[in-house]
Amino acid sequence: MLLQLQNIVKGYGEPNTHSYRPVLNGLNLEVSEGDKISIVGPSGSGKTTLLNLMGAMDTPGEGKVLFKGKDITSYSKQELAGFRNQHLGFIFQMHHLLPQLTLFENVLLPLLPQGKSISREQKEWAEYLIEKVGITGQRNQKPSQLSGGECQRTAVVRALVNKPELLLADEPTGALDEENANALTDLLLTLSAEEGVTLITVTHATALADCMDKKFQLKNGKLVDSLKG
Ligand SMILES: Nc1ncnc2c1ncn2[C@@H]1O[C@H](COP(=O)(O)OP(=O)(O)OP(=O)(O)O)[C@@H](O)[C@H]1O
Repeated sequence: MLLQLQNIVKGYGEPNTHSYRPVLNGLNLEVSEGDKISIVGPSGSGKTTLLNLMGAMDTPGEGKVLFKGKDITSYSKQELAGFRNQHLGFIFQMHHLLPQLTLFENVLLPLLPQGKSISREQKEWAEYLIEKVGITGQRNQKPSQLSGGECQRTAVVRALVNKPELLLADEPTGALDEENANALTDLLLTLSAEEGVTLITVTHATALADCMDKKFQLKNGKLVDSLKG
């Protein structure tokens, strides 16, 4: 099992006070290697909160998050940063590319915190992915000189550049028109299948959600199986 969420409780504000707002309430999820999972739910149901927990960017009030059987909720901040860097890739609705860097420099960013200089193999891998998603001609351009679809494809490459085992995507097609959204969906599915990456995506987009093997709905702080279609 790659990822297990066990009895997760998460809310915001001071527990047992007026200000406390429960969001996740005894949530469970088991993710096997190679799974492609979508999580849907209305605005405010807790999708981003859940993704932040799965991405080791936040900790639950109660419950455990196990990655390959290890409880990451007990990790220190520094350990969590190292864990994210080593095992996870992220794609967001807004691609968060750094405006002052070129496409190629943006793509290499996740490799920098590893303390060593970027190897030739790593650069070649980045070049390969850039070519694969069809943005080689734009590699020296800055984000302001790229289209929305090109920025999102850059974000996909950046998310895969450190060969993550788990790719977490938060509304990755949300800012794109239908044609670009479909192209990005195909790309995500192809690349994650080719690289054997487990994919979890949170989305309002039913087209994207329906392409996944498993579809869950976030309801009353828990995940329920959601039938396709
Ligand atoms: N840092 C925070 N402090 C207080 N409340 C928060 C915080 N983050 C989220 N919330 C609240 O928790 C609830 C769930 O938020 P979350 O962003 O996880 O929902 P979502 O399903 O991702 O929504 P959307 O689809 O609109 O992005 C919301 O009611 C939100 O107001």
